[in-house]
Amino acid sequence: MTDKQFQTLDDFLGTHFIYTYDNGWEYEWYAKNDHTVDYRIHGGMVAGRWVTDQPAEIVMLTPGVYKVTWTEPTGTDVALDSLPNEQKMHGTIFFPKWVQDHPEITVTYQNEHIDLMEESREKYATYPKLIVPEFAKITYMGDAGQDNDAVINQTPYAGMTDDIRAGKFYDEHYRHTQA
Ligand SMILES: C=Cc1ccc(O)cc1
Repeated sequence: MTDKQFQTLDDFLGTHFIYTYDNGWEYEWYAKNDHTVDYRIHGGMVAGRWVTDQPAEIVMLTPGVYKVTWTEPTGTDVALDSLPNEQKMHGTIFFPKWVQDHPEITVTYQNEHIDLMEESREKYATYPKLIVPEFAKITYMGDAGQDNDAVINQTPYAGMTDDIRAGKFYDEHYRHTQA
């Protein structure tokens, strides 16, 4: 886990995080560059879902405090506030009703199923939305560098976040040490 102090937007970009929300949901998230995020979901309602190259708004509110927001092809909206110097975050997820009713449709590598997400958001109900506002504790931070496609490039498996935290997953260039 990096022990760097976050001061600038550049300090945040290229950082790879694992965190657990207070409701027990475990997420892995990567600030790929100043307008793009990747993530993998390891626990919670849509565990097993993963996404790369999601466009996002990423800003620094004050030194070391970051806000990230985006809207997804599913119709889900997300707002993340990160305080990495305190290993702390707050996330709010705004799920359309259909994701709550049919989470299994979204549990996949979304990039290969964008059409299905767009069809489903038309076919099923949007309202009432499920709002999930939670604090989270950051359990891992790594300096992956920006635009690194090797950070999040495979389906999550049980124990993956333990392997990452134990230093077994990436080599010194932040590439996989295993196939
Ligand atoms: C729905 C995606 C999502 C990604 C990261 C996170 O912390 C919360 C939601």
